Amino acid sequence: MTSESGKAVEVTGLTKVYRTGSGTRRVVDGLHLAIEHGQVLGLLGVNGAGKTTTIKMICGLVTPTSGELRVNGCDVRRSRRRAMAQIGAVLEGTRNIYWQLSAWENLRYFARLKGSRGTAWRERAEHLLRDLELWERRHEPVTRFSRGMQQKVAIACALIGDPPVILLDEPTLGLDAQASRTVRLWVDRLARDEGRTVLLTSHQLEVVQDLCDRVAVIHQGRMLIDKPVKELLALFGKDSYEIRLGGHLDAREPAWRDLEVVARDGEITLSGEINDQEELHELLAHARSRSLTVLGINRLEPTLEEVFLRVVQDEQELRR
Ligand SMILES: Nc1ncnc2c1ncn2[C@@H]1O[C@H](COP(=O)(O)OP(=O)(O)OP(=O)(O)O)[C@@H](O)[C@H]1O
Repeated sequence: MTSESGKAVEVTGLTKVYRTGSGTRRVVDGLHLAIEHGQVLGLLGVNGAGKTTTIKMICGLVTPTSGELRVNGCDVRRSRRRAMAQIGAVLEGTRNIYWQLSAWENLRYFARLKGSRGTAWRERAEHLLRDLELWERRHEPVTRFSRGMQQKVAIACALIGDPPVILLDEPTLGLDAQASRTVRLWVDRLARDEGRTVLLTSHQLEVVQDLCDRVAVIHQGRMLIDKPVKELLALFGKDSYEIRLGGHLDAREPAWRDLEVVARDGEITLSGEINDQEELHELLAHARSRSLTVLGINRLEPTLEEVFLRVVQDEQELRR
């Protein structure tokens, strides 16, 4: 099912103000966000930025102070049940599943909760459990499962109703490398092969860089930047290079500008920022004049982590 506007998730002017002992706290502040069908969006922000509150509002667990929320065209505030049927969510720090129940019983419970009648859910439950390598242990209480296995059950429960939109708050937190990889492969498949829309938060930025088409960074409840990952990396791409040279350095050689120099086994690696092509050509000419052979030149891409830190630091400096 697709919405008239063609968006899977639409958030307009979303605001949440909590009452605290001493007054009020505005934790989400006029947020706008639109996610296309089949897109994987990473919602980033430092601790307390308002990510979980935003996700909880989208899945109807926290009532917004103001603003509009639509999931697949359904108004979350006015048609809550219909909107909820569009969403599968795994929330961080919350018991998403019942620990005394088995994986199978959890899936049956959530299937019923999502409105599945009869036995149609069974086939899907079996498929999910087999896929997540939990089938053999489906009748054990999940309290006996490892953290990673419990997370997999939570994800299976979020998917049992076959929702087109999936919200994942820190899906790989606390998982070992293998479980994290399984969850990542799954999220990738849900979007690429099954056309589902995924909104996820994570402090593990390599996970975000790996999975997301787009990234939205929020700070103190406000949107700082919302761009496709590639554009974001290019926008903040410094002209950093790694140049490999063959030969030996002369001990009297003055410093190579501000570049880092590592010399080992007859190979020299220079790395750092080079402002423009002219500077790069000068440097290469200089190397050749010292009888050094140019073995390779790589332009270094910034990581999402570097870009994220820069966006947040720039904002903090502006507010000072
Ligand atoms: N029920 C509440 N009453 C008052 N303040 C709250 C409540 N729930 C959350 N907050 C505050 O809202 C702010 C945003 O919290 P939220 O959990 O949304 O942040 P987050 O970006 O998900 O952070 P983290 O990365 O640490 O999980 C925090 O300052 C938090 O203390």
